[in-house]
Amino acid sequence: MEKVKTLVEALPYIREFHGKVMVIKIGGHAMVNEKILESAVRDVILLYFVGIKPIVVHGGGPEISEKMERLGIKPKFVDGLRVTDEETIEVVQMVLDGKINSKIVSLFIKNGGKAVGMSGKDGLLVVAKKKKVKKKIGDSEVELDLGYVGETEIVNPEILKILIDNGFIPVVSPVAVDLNGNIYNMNADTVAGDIAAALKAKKLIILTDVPGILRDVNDPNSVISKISLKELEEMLKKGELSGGMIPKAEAIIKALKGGVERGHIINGSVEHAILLELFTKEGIGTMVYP
Ligand SMILES: Nc1ncnc2c1ncn2[C@@H]1O[C@H](COP(=O)(O)OP(=O)(O)O)[C@@H](O)[C@H]1O
Ligand SMILES: CC(=O)N[C@@H](CCC(=O)OP(=O)(O)O)C(=O)O
Repeated sequence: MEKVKTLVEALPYIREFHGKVMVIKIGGHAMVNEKILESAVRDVILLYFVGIKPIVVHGGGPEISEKMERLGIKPKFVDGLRVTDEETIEVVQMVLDGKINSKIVSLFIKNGGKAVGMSGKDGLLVVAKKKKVKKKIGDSEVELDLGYVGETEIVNPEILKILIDNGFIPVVSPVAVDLNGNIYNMNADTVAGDIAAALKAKKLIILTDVPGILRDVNDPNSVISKISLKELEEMLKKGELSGGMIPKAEAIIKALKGGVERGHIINGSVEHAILLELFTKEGIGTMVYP
């Protein structure tokens, strides 16, 4: 009975979302095991079959670190961004494009979804420039060199439009390029937010390993189910978000300012997390509204 109720509840949402673009970011922590990843892939396929146009952007930070350690390279981060030297950018491409992107595309195909794997390089989707990071040390501000870490210069969404308008599901890795052909490692939340803004998507949905934005990071029951853009900006300013939650909040803020209607942060390890968030009144994670 409960299931029937949920289905009936879903109908108005299905109507509202028909034909709309949604960008779904699957984080490295939300794909720790294949079953969880496959469940997210199935949810995305269901969105596709009810007429939504999904675009997947994936991360894979934990797998990059694991591979680096196996190769004897110690991962280093500054403000959640991986310091990426020449050796590291090779590992990043190997893991993100060679392994994870390919894995996600095969899971789509196995479950009946017409996915196309690509990176931010393809079709000049994400043109990047070297990211400048300034840090206060004592009284002075120093510029840090993170190597091949990029920030978005411009997003050219044409390639994505061609794919989604012809019935394909794009699966994008956060590897970008500059006009000299240099390759950059980008934060996947940032790439998802910038793509969502470029397409003025209906929603940006970020799957991670916590139930949403938590009032108290140590209390999984303190999830904030709805928050305004302004309140989120204040939380960020006050330092109430840390680590990997910072780029997520920043990506949602930028996306909403760029015309995206809603941002969502949800726990990717809950079965059918995407469907529960989109097609039920209460949702399960955090929804950010303008
Ligand atoms: N206020 C907060 N609410 C929820 N998570 C937070 C908060 N502040 C910091 N975090 C941290 O952000 C992490 C999610 O980011 P991250 O580990 O980078 O995930 P992903 O691999 O999915 O991108 C959480 O595991 C949590 O430790
Ligand atoms: C510059 C930078 O830090 N890039 C990230 C790219 C992967 C990513 O963002 O993965 P998650 O979404 O799983 O965190 C990295 O190297 O880990």
